[in-house]
This record gives sequence, structure tokens and C-alpha cells, in this order.
Amino acid sequence: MRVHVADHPLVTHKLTVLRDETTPSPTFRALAEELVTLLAYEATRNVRVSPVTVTTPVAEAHGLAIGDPRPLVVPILRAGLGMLGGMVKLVPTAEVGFLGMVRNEQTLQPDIYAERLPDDLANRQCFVLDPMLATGGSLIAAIDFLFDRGAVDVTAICLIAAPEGLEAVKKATEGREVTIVLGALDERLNERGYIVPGLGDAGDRLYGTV
Ligand SMILES: O=P(O)(O)OC[C@H]1O[C@H](OP(=O)(O)OP(=O)(O)O)[C@H](O)[C@@H]1O
Ligand SMILES: O=c1cc[nH]c(=O)[nH]1
Ligand SMILES: [Mg+2]
Repeated sequence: MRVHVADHPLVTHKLTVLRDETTPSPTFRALAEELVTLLAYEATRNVRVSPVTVTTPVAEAHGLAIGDPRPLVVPILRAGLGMLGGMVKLVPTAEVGFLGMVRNEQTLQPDIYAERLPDDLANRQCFVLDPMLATGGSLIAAIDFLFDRGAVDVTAICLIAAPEGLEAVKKATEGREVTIVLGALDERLNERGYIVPGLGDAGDRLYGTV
């Protein structure tokens, strides 16, 4: 598993405002989109491309086009939806599929309650969006789901992760082509499975639920 933790003042600045409990939902939503755009730059480093030639007003230019089949972007509902706009801004030709997941706050086990993805993901590159990687249970379930459908590699973009969750994902995905791109790797999980210092419940903060 490849892990990349962004080390850039713009990312850290935006994350700092996102973490602040006084930041209201509209600002939180705007920042989540901006952050994913910055992280997507690294996450798409190995996106499949094919060579193309275009004609400029001066000469022929050899370049690249985002590959065929198109990458599949999968936001994990609810909170991952807050990252979708930023991702498709950067990769507008991507296909988008959805996975609805909720973590049982007593057992901390994830449950998949909705799915709208292509049946066959053979040979597809997938980009999973979820702001929080806490115990890792949700991301492991999402990655398993995509590989079971035939995906060949999965890159997850998360704004904040806990070391315990990152380790769990690493163990669970051994031997598979998995990349995790993070805005920050925080200190730990608390006794309720929340990331410390984290930002609280990302879904609630995005959508104003209290
Ligand atoms: O790593 P884990 O311990 O599995 O926790 C992380 C998950 O928890 C949050 O979703 P939540 O279940 O709160 O659903 P929501 O997006 O609808 O708020 C978050 O967006 C992740 O999907
Ligand atoms: O810190 C956490 C843990 C799980 N889900 C969240 O939204 N935040
Ligand atoms: Mg939530």
C-alpha cells in the first residue's frame, strides 16, 4: 500500500480552518471541495493515460489524454459527497458511482446501505472519496467491494486519518494495488472511535446536522 500525506502549507491552512468547531457548514463545504482538488493532484499521479497528438497553431504537439476506460470516482455517502465537486472539477471525464455507508456508532462496524456502481469494474481504476479514515472499517469495506467487482487499483483520498485506521487498511489490503492520499495523519482514535484531534463528525459538519 502506498501512502502519501500532503505536506503543503495550503493544505494545512485549509485543514486548520476545517477543524475549527466555529467554522460554519457553508465554509466547511467550500473547504472540503478545495482540499480534495489539492489532494487529487497527487492522487491522480498514476492515472491511466494514452498518447494523443493535437495540432497547435504552430505545429503538432504530442500529449496525453485521460485513459480508456475512464477512471471511476466513488464518494462514500454521506460525507464523501462533500468531496465530489472538487474531484470532478479536476477530472471532468471521470465516471461517478456511489456507495452509501454508515458506521454503527456502538459497534463501530460499517454497513453498506446503498450502492450505485457499474456491475463490472474489470480493469477500472477507482478513486474513493471519504474525508475521515478512523478505525478504517468503512474504507476496508469499500475497497473490498470494489475489488470484488473487478477493480484493479483503488486510490482513496481522505482529508484526515488516524494511525490505527491506516494500519488496519494496510493489513486488510495486503497484496492489492491500493494508494491512500491524506491531508493529515492525526494522533490517535479516542474511546468512541473518533479521530483526535480530527474535526468531529464530517457528515454532520458538512450538512449542518447536530
Ligand atoms: O473509519 P471508520 O471507523 O469506519 O469511520 C469513518 C467513517 O465514518 C464516517 O461516516 P459515517 O458513518 O459517520 O456516515 P455519514 O457520512 O453519513 O456521516 C466517515 O465519513 C467514514 O465513512
Ligand atoms: O472522527 C471521526 C470518526 C468517524 N467519522 C467522522 O466523521 N469523524
Ligand atoms: Mg457521520
